[in-house]
Amino acid sequence: MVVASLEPVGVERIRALSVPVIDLSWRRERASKMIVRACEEFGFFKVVNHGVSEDVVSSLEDEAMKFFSLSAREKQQAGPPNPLGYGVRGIGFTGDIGELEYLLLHTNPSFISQKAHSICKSNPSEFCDVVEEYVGAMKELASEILEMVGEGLGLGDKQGLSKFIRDSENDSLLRLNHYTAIQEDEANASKAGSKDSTRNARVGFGEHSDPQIITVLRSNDVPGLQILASSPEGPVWVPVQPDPTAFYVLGGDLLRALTNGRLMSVRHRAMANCRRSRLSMIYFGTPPLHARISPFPETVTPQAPRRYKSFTWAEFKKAMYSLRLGNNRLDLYRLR
Ligand SMILES: C=C1C[C@]23C[C@@]1(O)CC[C@H]2[C@@]12CC[C@H](O)[C@@](C)(C(=O)O1)[C@H]2[C@@H]3C(=O)O
Ligand SMILES: O=C(O)CCC(=O)C(=O)O
Ligand SMILES: [Fe+2]
Repeated sequence: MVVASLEPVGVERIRALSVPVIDLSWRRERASKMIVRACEEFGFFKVVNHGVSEDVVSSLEDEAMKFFSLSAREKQQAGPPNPLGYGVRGIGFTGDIGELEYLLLHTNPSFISQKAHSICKSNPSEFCDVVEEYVGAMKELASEILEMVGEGLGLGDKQGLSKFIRDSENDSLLRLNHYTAIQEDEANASKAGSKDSTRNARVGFGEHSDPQIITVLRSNDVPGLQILASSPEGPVWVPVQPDPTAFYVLGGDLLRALTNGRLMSVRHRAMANCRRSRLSMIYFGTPPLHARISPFPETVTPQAPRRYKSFTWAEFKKAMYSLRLGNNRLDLYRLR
């Protein structure tokens, strides 16, 4: 189980741990069971043989790098983040700072086509096509995984989870994070400063859980992502080996609430210590604003009594923007 309530300070030990790998070419029943097991234990797993075309991925990576290579003045035209748009260092509205720049986009085609004019002046319609293709592939992959979760949990309505993000009014997001390479002298100074390399490490995106139902993350081959996992000696940060051919799936707070706490929302962070720049492309599968989040009846039993009040995504989203990145938002809805 991933420990979610610990303060980020004091959790600096780094551990190697084998991350669960789900091969989507396995027999469906087996894959569904393994997905549920990974979500219960870690709220995190890697997906291979996912069927997403390399072209779709590399086209978005190219567009992202084209954008991040523009001058600061050109990039600022797609900002400031409100919270959508281009941002540098500032995350959210409550003072969180990260060592990164990013583009946060709604996946709604009309938002993308409007924003494309400030992101890719030379060819906005190509940018729209590339983003829409990637988002379409992520929506398909995330929905398929959620259907398998529904099957693995034995829900009466197997599409009960996936239909939230298949809904035409879904509030899903796409985030492109760019962590610039650290300079040679910075790297050497940090190495010389301490025997414990994690102490001086530069945090790119601080510890948090994702608020949505499901996150699908892909990065280039530069390390940085870490998940917080429990161990007999307490919580440990586990570095995730980058694999540009795979996707990493993270359970979000809504998945946790919908399953009455049975499936985890994994706490994670991204470090920015590399001599090469890191690019991550992240899809957040999100329900419509009006969607009501209550636990599936199958997950509430005398042994597992109800843990959270019900709420709408709109209410949760409003609360989350009033909180810091690292706060535990679900605590607001916990039944005592
Ligand atoms: C500080 C914040 C940034 C964030 C909204 C929040 O108030 C708390 C959650 C943050 C997060 C983490 C996951 C995603 O990157 C994100 C887009 C999201 O939905 O919740 C960010 C928010 C953001 O950067 O706007
Ligand atoms: O960039 C990454 O690898 C992780 C960032 C992240 O967790 C997020 O944007 O929510
Ligand atoms: Fe995240």
